[in-house]
Amino acid sequence: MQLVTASEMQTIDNYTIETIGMPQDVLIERAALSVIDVIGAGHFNLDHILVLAGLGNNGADGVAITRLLYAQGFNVSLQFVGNVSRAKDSVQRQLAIIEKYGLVRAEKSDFNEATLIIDAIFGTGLNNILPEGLQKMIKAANHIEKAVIAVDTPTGIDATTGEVRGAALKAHTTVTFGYNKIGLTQRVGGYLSGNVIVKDIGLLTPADFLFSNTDNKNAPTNV
Ligand SMILES: NC(=O)C1=CN([C@@H]2O[C@H](COP(=O)(O)OP(=O)(O)OC[C@H]3O[C@@H](n4cnc5c(N)ncnc54)[C@H](O)[C@@H]3O)[C@@H](O)[C@H]2O)[C@@H](O)CC1
Ligand SMILES: [K+]
Repeated sequence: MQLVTASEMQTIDNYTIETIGMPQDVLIERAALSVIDVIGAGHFNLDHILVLAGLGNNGADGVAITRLLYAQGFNVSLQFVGNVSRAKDSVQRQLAIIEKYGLVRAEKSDFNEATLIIDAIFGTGLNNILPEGLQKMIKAANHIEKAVIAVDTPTGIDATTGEVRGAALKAHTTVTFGYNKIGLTQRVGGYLSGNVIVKDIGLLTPADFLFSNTDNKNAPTNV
């Protein structure tokens, strides 16, 4: 299986959006739908799903997942980590949509009440140690051992190296998009990612793309 670094994944995302012309929101919707597939296919307790969302595109995936679950009648709460007024445009667009669905964001959530947590805080954009408050929150969540599905990468895991950036939210399952990330196959990153499922969301890789990890030269170019 072809593995990628975070920056290779970002290059492929950008190529698909800017050169191929695939709208970013289509990729976000497909990413969200692929997580819904995994939620539906697993044996998770879906009584109360808590989606934790960050301010970047990983958070936008989380808001879209929340909408899709809500539309199917699930008891789902959406809680942001960080100040929403600083969220990327992709998140703002998703928020404008869910408002029209009548979905209200939670200000504070009790992790104990959740039966399943969806981690959409940080993905391949993670580039630093997590803020202290978030590290504390993650350690508390790990302590109560809830089932967690990570969107693309478990928050706090460096997708390239598998290092823990201060703290990482341990996942039961990680749904990762396009290609698996090198960091999710390393010792610590692999353990904290749980069962990793790679989903095709329609990303296109340039034919002459040079992967840094060349273990599999027969990788498909359309993922
Ligand atoms: N590029 C795209 O358009 C797509 C991205 N997708 C999703 O978007 C994710 C990547 O999105 P982004 O590049 O927006 O990044 P993230 O959503 O992972 O992170 C958001 C932003 O947080 C900031 N940040 C990084 N580390 C931080 C730290 N330790 N403390 C505080 N702030 C920090 C960075 O500015 C980063 O851009 C993927 O993992 C995937 O889930 C998918 O929806 C497919 C389409
Ligand atoms: K995540």
